[in-house]
Order: sequence, then C-alpha cells, then structure tokens
Amino acid sequence: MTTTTEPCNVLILYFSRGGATQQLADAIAEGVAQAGAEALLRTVATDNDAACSRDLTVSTDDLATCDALILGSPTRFGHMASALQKFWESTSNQWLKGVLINKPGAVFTSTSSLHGGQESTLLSLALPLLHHGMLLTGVPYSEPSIHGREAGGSPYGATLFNEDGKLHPNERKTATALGKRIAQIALACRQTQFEDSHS
Ligand SMILES: Cc1cc2nc3c(=O)[nH]c(=O)nc-3n(C[C@H](O)[C@H](O)[C@H](O)COP(=O)(O)O)c2cc1C
Repeated sequence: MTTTTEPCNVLILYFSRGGATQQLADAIAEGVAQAGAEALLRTVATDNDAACSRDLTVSTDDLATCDALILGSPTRFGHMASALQKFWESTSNQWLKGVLINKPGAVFTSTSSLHGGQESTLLSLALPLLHHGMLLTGVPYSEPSIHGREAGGSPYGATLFNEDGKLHPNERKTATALGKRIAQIALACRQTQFEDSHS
C-alpha cells in the first residue's frame, strides 16, 4: 500500500461547440470536488468553437499525470466529434508507454434529440479508453437520477438532452454522481498496487 500527499487529479477532457457538453463537464467537476479530488477541465484544439476556448487545450502529458479521465463529446451522427477522435489518434506514444493503464475512466455526451445516439456515442468514447487499458466505469442503477424518462442519464455515462440548452436537474445529478464516483475510485486506486501496472 502506498500513501501520497499529491492531489488526486481527475482530467475532464471534452469538446463543446455550443456549451451543452461543457455544462455536463462542469457538473462532473462538481462531483469530483465533492469527493476531495481536483478536476482539471481540458479541451481539444479546434478552429472556431467558442465554448471550448474557456479551458486549456489538453496535452498528451496530461494523460500521464492524471489519476483518472472522464471524456465527453456532443453526439455527431451517433459518434464522438472528430476533434476528439483526432486527439486520440495522436496518443500512440502514450498507448505504448501504458500511461493510462489501470486508471479509472468514464464518458459523457449531449444530443439534440433524446433518442439521437447518446448510447452509441458513449460507446464510441469508451473505445479509446479501453484500448488504453483504463478501468471503464458507468453509473449504477442505485443512482435515482438515471431512472427518469424525460431527460438524459444512462448507466453507460452522463448525458444531456439539449432541448432548451439547459441541464435538467436529473442530468445534473447523474453527472455529479459520475464525477464523484470516478474520483472516489481514483482515490482508492492510488492505494492499490496492480501487478501489471505501468505507472
Ligand atoms: C454535425 C453534427 C451532427 C450531429 N449529430 C447529432 C446526432 O446524431 N444526434 C443528435 O441527437 N444530435 C446531433 N447533433 C446535435 C448535437 O449533438 C447537440 O446539439 C449537442 O448538444 C451540441 O453540444 P455542444 O453544445 O456541446 O456543442 C449534431 C450536431 C452537429 C453539428
């Protein structure tokens, strides 16, 4: 067992053009803080996407230094946005070094229609995390907010149905619960020596 006084850093990496996905990122960050960890909000380089300019652009070093990673994107034809896919395609060195192996990970998305591909996008976001050896985590059904029928929220991850540009209270609760859960798992993982750990 190891102990450390370093802050537990949860990287929240997202893309957002209109700000909906960013609202989810912020609610997740609240949950991370509730667990006593530090949320690092980062985005990806884009040409003209205003909502992304609030936060720093992610660097591949951030993958090595984070304790956990929560990845979010608006749904684009049932898939993550290409700017995020492009970022992952620049991470071969980090994959070779195994910098994300055994770190907790989770995903989130927003859509403009309730059945417009939230789960397929969450799965697309999950794929690079699995390839990087992360411990993929969702939202358990013990979380009451994912049982609502009028808004987003899924066992696969946090979601926002962007009907009026605002987070529904249930969507906020799911996102905050996910952030808190990942941060708690990250804190627990820091006390664990994995035999195949690369970190
Ligand atoms: C190119 C493109 C493709 C989209 N595809 C979908 C889709 O498949 N399903 C859906 O419900 N919404 C789709 N949308 C709408 C966005 O997912 C939605 O407005 C989202 O909340 C935007 O998030 P943002 O404000 O973080 O950019 C699409 C938007 C664009 C620009």
